Amino acid sequence: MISRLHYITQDLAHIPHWEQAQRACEGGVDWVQLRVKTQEESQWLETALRTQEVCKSFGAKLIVNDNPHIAAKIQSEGLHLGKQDMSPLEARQIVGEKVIIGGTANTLQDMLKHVASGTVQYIGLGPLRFTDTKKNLSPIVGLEGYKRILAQFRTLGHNLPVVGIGGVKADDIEDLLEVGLHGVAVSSLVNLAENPSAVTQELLSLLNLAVSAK
Ligand SMILES: Cc1ncc(COP(=O)(O)OP(=O)(O)O)c(N)n1
Ligand SMILES: Cc1nc(C(=O)O)sc1CCOP(=O)(O)O
Ligand SMILES: [Mg+2]
Repeated sequence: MISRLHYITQDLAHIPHWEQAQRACEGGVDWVQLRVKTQEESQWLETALRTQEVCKSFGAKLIVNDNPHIAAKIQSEGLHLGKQDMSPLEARQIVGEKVIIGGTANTLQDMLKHVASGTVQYIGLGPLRFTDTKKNLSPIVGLEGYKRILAQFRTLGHNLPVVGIGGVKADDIEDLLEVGLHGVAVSSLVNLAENPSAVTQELLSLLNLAVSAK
């Protein structure tokens, strides 16, 4: 089961990834993506192990971003890959059949490519709007873009879960689920909040409300 809230850590000077994960898990997330961008392999592995310890203690799934070798080494539940990363098919050979693989998309064509791979289990489609969290951001999809792309995707008969990402705020959740997204992925909204656990709780409540209104 793919969670409706994908919480994502980020490189921050004042708080390590595993502490970010701890705060989000205290707020109730069951899906943590470890998104490390500035660490070399051995430090990254150490970070992954410490974050995994936290996730395990809360029963949350850990999804490693970008790095199939670390995902395989620590046997994380998942791996997320973008266009500039290893292809999902190649990564599948490294991580094995049990690991959930997610892929990034910015267009309908990207989504169809993931379907055709036969190995991607969810898609992160974005960005909703500009965000400082990711460098080299793809063109903005926007709410209208989600509506159009998801309608075409479903018309073609595809039912892979798709989560919205990129500058997502609490106020967006109702609209995003209404246009057919399965859920949302958030990073800075939680990580830079004064009370990350409270923000996480609020997001989960809004997602539950939006799902039950469907
Ligand atoms: C859920 C989710 N969707 C999209 C992304 C972006 O992945 P990618 O395009 O590889 O960019 P980086 O995160 O590696 O900068 C994601 N991480 N998670
Ligand atoms: C990691 C990532 N991928 C994106 C994409 O569009 O593929 S946007 C993004 C950043 C998400 O962080 P925040 O919630 O702080 O905006
Ligand atoms: Mg990537």
